[in-house]
Amino acid sequence: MQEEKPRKQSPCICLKYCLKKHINEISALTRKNILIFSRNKYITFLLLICPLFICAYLHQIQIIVDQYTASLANPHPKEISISQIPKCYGDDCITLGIGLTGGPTEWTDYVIDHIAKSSGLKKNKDIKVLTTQDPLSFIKYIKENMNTTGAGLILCSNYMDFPDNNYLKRIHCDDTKGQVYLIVYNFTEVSKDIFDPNLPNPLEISALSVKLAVDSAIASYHARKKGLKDIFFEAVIQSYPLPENRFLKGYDAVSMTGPLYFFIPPMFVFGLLISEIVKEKELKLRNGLSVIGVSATAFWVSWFIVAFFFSFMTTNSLILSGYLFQFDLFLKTNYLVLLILFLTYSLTMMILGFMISTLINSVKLSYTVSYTFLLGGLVLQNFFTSPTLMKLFHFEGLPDWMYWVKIAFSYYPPFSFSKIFSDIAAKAGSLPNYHERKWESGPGYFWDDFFTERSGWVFGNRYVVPSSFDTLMDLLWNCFILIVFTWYFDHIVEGNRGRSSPPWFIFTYEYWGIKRKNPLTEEIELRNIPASNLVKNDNTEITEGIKLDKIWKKYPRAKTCAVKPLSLIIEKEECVSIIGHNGAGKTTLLSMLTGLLSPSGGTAYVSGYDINYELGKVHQTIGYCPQFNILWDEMTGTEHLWLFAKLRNIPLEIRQELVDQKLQEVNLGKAGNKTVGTYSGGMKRRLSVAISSIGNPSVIFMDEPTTGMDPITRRQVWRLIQNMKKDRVIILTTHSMEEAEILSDRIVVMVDGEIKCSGPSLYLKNHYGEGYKVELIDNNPKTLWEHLSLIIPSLKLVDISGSSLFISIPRTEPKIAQMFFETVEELKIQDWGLKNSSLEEVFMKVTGSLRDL
Ligand SMILES: Nc1ncnc2c1ncn2[C@@H]1O[C@H](COP(=O)(O)OP(=O)(O)OP(=O)(O)O)[C@@H](O)[C@H]1O
Repeated sequence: MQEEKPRKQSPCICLKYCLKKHINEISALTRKNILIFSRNKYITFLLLICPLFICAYLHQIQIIVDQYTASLANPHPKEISISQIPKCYGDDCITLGIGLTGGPTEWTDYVIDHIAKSSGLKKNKDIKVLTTQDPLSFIKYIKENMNTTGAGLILCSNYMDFPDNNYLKRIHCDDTKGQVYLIVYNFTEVSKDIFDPNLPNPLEISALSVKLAVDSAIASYHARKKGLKDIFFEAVIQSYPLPENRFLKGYDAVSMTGPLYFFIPPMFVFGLLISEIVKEKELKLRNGLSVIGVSATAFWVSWFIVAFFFSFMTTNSLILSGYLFQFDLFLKTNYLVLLILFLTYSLTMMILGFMISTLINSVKLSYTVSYTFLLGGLVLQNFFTSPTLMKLFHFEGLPDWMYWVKIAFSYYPPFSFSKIFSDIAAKAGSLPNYHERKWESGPGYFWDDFFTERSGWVFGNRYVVPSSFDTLMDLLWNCFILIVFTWYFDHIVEGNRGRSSPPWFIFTYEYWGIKRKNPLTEEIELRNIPASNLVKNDNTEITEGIKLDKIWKKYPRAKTCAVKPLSLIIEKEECVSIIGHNGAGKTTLLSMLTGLLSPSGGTAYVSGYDINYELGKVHQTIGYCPQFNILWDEMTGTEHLWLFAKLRNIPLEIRQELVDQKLQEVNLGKAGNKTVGTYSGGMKRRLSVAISSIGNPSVIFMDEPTTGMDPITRRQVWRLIQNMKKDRVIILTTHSMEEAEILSDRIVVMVDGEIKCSGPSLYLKNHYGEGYKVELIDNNPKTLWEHLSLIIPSLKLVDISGSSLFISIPRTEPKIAQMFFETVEELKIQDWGLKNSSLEEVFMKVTGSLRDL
């Protein structure tokens, strides 16, 4: 059913075939990726809704800043009377403490009385003389009696030191010439919010009212002396009207903090991508795809398409959210410019994600990497968000180290994103003008701005910021470099695409598909391989079966070879079982034949194609059921079969019929529409077997296909494998002797990487078994054995227990068997039974000399 590629074609047909194959693979894998994402509904929803949350958050910040700015304005300040000293409330609190330098005099007594009268204070309680010495003694009193005095007033009747040009000038007080006094008040900073933010500091009001009271008292004292009436001053203070805070008015939250928050949605796509791609690697799903010939190009392009789709959706969700919240920066910028900026940034992050995913093999590590990028990125974004810092990077005459830092940052996509964003913010948003100490709102960002440099002065230095177009080119260049790195690491890092290549792979013959004699093979030839390894030495080219040609494998850092040089021919329609103890090298051999591992030396031909040079063609002809299941938990059984049928190029008209047939064959008809995550281990195994036979491959490899199946299902799968044997080669590894015996035409026993024996089950039993086993039942088995061994000395005793006697008859001498049966007839033995050697016995014998099983 599968579309077979002719062996010899013109380049034109080949190109057409390759293109068709790639398009087919890309569309199948893209569908698979979309299915996986669509089944993770919550994550997908969060991804699309995240920009809306971010815009709502920025909108809220803007509202808070605007409200705060407005609250600072006070167009009609209150009038506050300072005619009375505000009373100090609290036990033992003195409203006005008096210090008299040199003791009381006539005028000081008058002033104290007048203040008490004008402010309604009780003498010796609210207004009280505290010291009568120099001013320092008053200050000492205040220090020692904290929070007990509202304000202090030192009246000079002796002398006082006053500051004069940084020196203290001593003034000798003479009340006939004028009065000298000093107001002492609490200057502790008081948060205005505690009281009324629009009122002057209440402690300053207290000092002013003391001053007015003292002045009023002194004026009254002098008026009294001239025979005039008492004088009481009245005064009111009022602050200037306060405008809205000049430095906050016009603050644009989007322009100032946009790069910090808009950096997040692409980071989500980035993290999600890394974890999904690495998951496919960790679960060996990607390996499974490579084995059936899915190209790395199709793999990456399919992920690119899905990631592009999500990036496009999140980008549009972000722009629409910006419009919804009426952000100036969005409204005054061309939609296409915004789309180009956000999408290019998102795509660069996506390709960075691709590159990182080629370097790591565990999902746990992928989470750590994503979080590190997000958190580390947020810290860096705090710097890159500052438009001033972005200008600093473009100062003329930048020191060398700054220049190199800028170059290094230009390879970090969020840096270029922040730069273009600040370009847009400068034109379409509002940015601070530090010279004029105000915010400047731009006219809008137009296409011309995209290609125009910006220049200006900051801190006396000239800056020239390159155009947004230039920075966009930097981002695209970044993309290109990341793609090259992704391609390179995908080749050389183990676990990415099955076989890894050496770092210099581009200079190897294999990379360019040039065939040459492998020097390692030559080396092995020179070492004279033991004849036992050459199971069937046939030099004829086979085009339909498999030919192992001295193939061997040694893992790096391993002491011995996992597979020692093997030569073997498996012909068309042959089913071969490879049995061997754990670690015998079965999986390693299958991995080499399927292209998941490269041989250390030698080669093998699968359907006539050399696995070293024509792996692509090998993959076209094989089916594989590995030890691990190539299954995605999020997809149903039907979707899996559909996917592999499409990858195998099964025509659409018969695809559904084939899928249904395969489901029936492995007894999964009812579970076909359930996601594989809900399947049992046996169900997954059956699905894997069904998948391996899709597309009519001429060779099928099965690594322990019936592991984890119950006896009934196992027999069903055996029937399925029996049916599959027609017209194709099947190689299976198994630990079940029964399975090997039932299914295979030939059994190969592997021990420590070597083929110890090979042949049909009967041949092995005859050749390696101990001969026929006879169980004789007699009342006296011991005597019977003595009698028999006397007549036929070549008989071997296996066991005597109770009334049964076990004897082995060598198969090499048919006459002995005949003699034995004649003797048994003569002796009239009660009962007896005959059986052949078992495969298990052969296995034990072949491997038992080497290890305890
Ligand atoms: N990636 C690896 N690196 C190093 N050594 C390995 C690696 N994979 C397998 N080996 C070693 O190679 C040898 C053959 O292993 P392999 O998995 O091929 O055996 P197997 O016959 O398939 O075993 P099982 O029946 O348990 O699946 C073992 O000694 C194993 O420890």
